[in-house]
Amino acid sequence: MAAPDVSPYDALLLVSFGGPEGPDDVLPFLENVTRGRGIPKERLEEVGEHYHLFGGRSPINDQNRALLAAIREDLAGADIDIPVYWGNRNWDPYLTEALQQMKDDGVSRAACFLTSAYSSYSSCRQYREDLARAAAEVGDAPRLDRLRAYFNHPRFVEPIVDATLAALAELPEDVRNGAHLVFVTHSIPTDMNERSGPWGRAYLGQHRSAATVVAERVRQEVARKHPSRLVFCSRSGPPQMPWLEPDINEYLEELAKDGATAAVIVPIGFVSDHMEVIYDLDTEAKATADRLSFPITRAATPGIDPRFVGLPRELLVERAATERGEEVPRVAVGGLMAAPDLCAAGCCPNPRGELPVVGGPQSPPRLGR
Ligand SMILES: CC1=C(CCC(=O)O)c2cc3nc(cc4[nH]c(cc5[nH]c(cc1n2)c(C)c5CCC(=O)O)c(CCC(=O)O)c4C)C(CCC(=O)O)=C3C
Ligand SMILES: [Fe+2]
Repeated sequence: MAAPDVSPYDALLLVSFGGPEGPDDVLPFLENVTRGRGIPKERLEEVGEHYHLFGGRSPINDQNRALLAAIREDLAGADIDIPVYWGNRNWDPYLTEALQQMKDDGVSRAACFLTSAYSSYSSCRQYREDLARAAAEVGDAPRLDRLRAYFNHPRFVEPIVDATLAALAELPEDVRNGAHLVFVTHSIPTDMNERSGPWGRAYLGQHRSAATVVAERVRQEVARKHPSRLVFCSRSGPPQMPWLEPDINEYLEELAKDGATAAVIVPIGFVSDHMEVIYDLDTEAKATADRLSFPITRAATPGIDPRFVGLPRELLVERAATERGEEVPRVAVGGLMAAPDLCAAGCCPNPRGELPVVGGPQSPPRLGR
């Protein structure tokens, strides 16, 4: 078979959050993340402690190194000969370094794959702003296109289905049949959810859709319906500001009190086992469950599952064909359509005011006075 055509692209850029790699990195990393965000100092100190519990090192960069290597192998296996770069928003290697390298290498147009599957300011537009800022800093940077949000792509969903089945199987047999599926994602301020996506509430809607698909696929596989619900972790910000609830720890209390036998925690909001997963879920929520003598297991994140590793390739090939003016199927599972290639102007707005972005138009100037 002929190699898939990826023109007009001559590079792929893996875009991630970044994380500290040693104790001295923790504070500067947290300062990068929270600059101008109004996060209380106590919260920062507390989050710093989470990192210090793990030697000041987040697993996220190593996971991205593994993903990067796997993507390169996957592309080579498909005879697609383009370089793959990696840049982070908040830690080394920064987006600016990646873009500078791409510019030096003569890249003209790159497709950007984000390690974030859903729409909201924090999970989408902020990445687009940071890409635009890095490109402006580098100057004459390659043209950047952002690959579509993939919360409903089977290459994201299917690994989660298998991971959920595996985590169910890990539960003791006598509690397995009554187990609840507890889908977890990063909490965000309720206002941010209200204004996410072109019509609002996309963050919640997309998570509900993905969770429904996974729960339904699990039901097919085990021929039994496990009750399920979407809950949240990693709340920050001032206490008087409303964020999405319930928190996973409160929900585990509720489940145990209501006589559920066990739960499988499914971190549907995350693509790899980074700090939110290993601290907020595997450490904190696990301690809550242990205190309640409530059995839980945790489903793996997509990580470097070969299906997920092939996702950037599939989105790149799809987008390249679209850019060449060809009709291509836009694969999606569940009740929502495939996300658009370009975000609408004004979708997932920055609460502190609009900044330049890649991957979609700026808001039009206001009419009238
Ligand atoms: C939706 C969402 C995702 C999922 C989508 C995606 O993956 O992007 C995500 C991922 C991540 N968040 C991460 C780390 C942090 N997020 C923070 C703060 C915040 N996150 C928010 C939202 C999200 N965050 C929000 C609304 C805030 C409040 C401040 C603000 O409005 O910006 C803070 C500050 C301290 C605190 O407040 O907790 C830290 C340290 C890491 C790295 C982990 C590692 O090091 O392994 C990752 C992957
Ligand atoms: Fe975060």
